[in-house]
Amino acid sequence: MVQATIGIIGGSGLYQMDALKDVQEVQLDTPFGKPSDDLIVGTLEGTTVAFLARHGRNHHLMPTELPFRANIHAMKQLGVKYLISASAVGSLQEEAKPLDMVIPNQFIDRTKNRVSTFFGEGIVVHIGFAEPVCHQLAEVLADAVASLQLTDVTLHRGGTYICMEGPAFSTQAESHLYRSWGATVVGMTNLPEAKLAREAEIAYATLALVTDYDCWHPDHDSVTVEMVIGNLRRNATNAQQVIQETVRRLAQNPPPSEAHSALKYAILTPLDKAPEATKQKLSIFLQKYL
Ligand SMILES: CSC[C@H]1O[C@H](OP(=O)(O)O)[C@H](O)[C@@H]1O
Ligand SMILES: Nc1ncnc2[nH]cnc12
Repeated sequence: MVQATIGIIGGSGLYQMDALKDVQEVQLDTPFGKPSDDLIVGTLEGTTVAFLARHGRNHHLMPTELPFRANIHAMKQLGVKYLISASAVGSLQEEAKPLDMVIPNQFIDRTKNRVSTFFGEGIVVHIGFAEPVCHQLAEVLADAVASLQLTDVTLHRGGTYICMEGPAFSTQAESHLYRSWGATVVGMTNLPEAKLAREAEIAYATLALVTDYDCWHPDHDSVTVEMVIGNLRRNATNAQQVIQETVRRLAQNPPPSEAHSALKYAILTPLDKAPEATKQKLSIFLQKYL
């Protein structure tokens, strides 16, 4: 099977990478069902990368319906070691204005209906998630943003991403609550993805693209899709440039990441006592520990 060290998951507005060359569509199946769409493998800056549209290329999957486990498993099958997520977010802070980019370093989980582990069925794993983002990958991403000097875009290094269930946007009370927690941005997708990537020993970082001020802001007391879509388009153009530059830097100098050995001290069940069927199902993650 074709292999790619760098994976990209494109969120709302980013359904393809225009600069990809020698593209092939790869249909993958996983023990957790099919991914959101075919994976698009191609070369970017001379490096093979794998791209997946998180909601499908026609945006037909809502956040609760996303096959997060299949998506990460598919990336693992392709050999991905660094995963860049591009995501639309609402801003919870005045200084993070629409079109700005935030590279979060923390998450808060406000989801209710997501499965965010590969394990169970006889194998217990407690992954370390105190630092949910790969610091080194986030640095490469942030440095790539800074180097491009994009018009009207301020880069915010670090910040907390609240992951809510959706699909409705927040109430004003919720939005104020998140602000009182010191959170920076709100979205609906990145926390389960980050957890599963960590279990899969894939370094993960998010390029959060601000589309709106959520509904706490005195001048923007409601979020509408119309408002979000206008900024999505400009964000997507910027995101393509940032990802391309990030891939160039990563290919030149792939950083070490603690994520790459995250399972080492996380598996509680002795694997020689674990059910064969589960070991088979999860072999892509467990093979190096068997
Ligand atoms: C288009 S507004 C709400 C929608 O956008 C974000 O998606 P993604 O993270 O995939 O870019 C947000 O999480 C919601 O799913
Ligand atoms: N205000 C918002 N809340 C949740 N997800 C979002 N994605 C983009 N804007 C958002």
